[in-house]
Amino acid sequence: MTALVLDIGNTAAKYGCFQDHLLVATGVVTTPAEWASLVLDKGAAQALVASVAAPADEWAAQATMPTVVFRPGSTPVPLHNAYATPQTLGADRLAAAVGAAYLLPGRNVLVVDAGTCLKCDLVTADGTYHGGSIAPGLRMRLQAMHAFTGRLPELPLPTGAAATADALPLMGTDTRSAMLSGALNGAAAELNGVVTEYRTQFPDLAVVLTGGDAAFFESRLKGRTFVVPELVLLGLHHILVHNAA
Ligand SMILES: Nc1ncnc2c1ncn2[C@@H]1O[C@H](COP(=O)(O)OP(=O)(O)O)[C@@H](O)[C@H]1O
Ligand SMILES: CC(C)(COP(=O)(O)O)[C@@H](O)C(=O)NCCC(=O)O
Ligand SMILES: [K+]
Repeated sequence: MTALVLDIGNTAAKYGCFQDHLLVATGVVTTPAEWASLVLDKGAAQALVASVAAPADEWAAQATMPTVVFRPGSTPVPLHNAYATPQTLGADRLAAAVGAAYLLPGRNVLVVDAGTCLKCDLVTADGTYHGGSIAPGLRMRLQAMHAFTGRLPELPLPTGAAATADALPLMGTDTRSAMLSGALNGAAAELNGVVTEYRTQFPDLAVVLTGGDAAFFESRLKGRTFVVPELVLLGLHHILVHNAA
């Protein structure tokens, strides 16, 4: 049995294709029509759409399959959600928490999701999602400095060799390297600070890293970190199974 889940973020819409509960393919789609043909091509029997950007209903309506639209606060999830405003909670944050609780049952887990925004989200061993933090993501930091100043250039997010620690010295010696150090080394320092605070409160804490910029933080986060690029997709699939049952 094939099931498809879609995670529409503020930068990219990522899908996961599950065959008999195993993730067999992932990818990106750009339009509702592309999603609809994917559902058709894969012969999906079940589909779920979650969004923190484009209206999920419009994407779901394109598909020929009956599609679950995941709405935090309304859609049942296999976690207790203690967020004070569950209706305004990002679907990707709750899905990542569900994925973390599934991968590490009975553990206190901090999810670090490095996407458009940098999110930290806490799930405790008793299966409760509590909340966390939302901060500007890497590309957003660079774009914001350009947008809100007169003299700072618009810098693309470095990738590959240009994103290694060696290529990003702590002390920038020109405008570009100073901005990159502030935006990127600063983000790493910030996340390390946040993770350290959580580890102090929960000494047995497991830390799971995901999101489009997970590779950047993988080598920079101190302490043991599980890297699970498909965490949100795994969580969305669990939510789909939970609601189909
Ligand atoms: N080629 C790229 N295009 C856009 N963003 C990229 C690219 N490579 C890395 N990124 C980073 O990935 C982030 C998006 O990650 P992702 O987890 O897909 O975000 P979201 O779920 O918010 O859509 C961007 O903010 C950016 O920092
Ligand atoms: C915090 C977010 C903007 C993150 O979006 P993303 O970086 O995944 O594109 C999204 O989860 C969202 O819109 N949340 C709503 C507010 C909340 O979670 O409380
Ligand atoms: K996301």
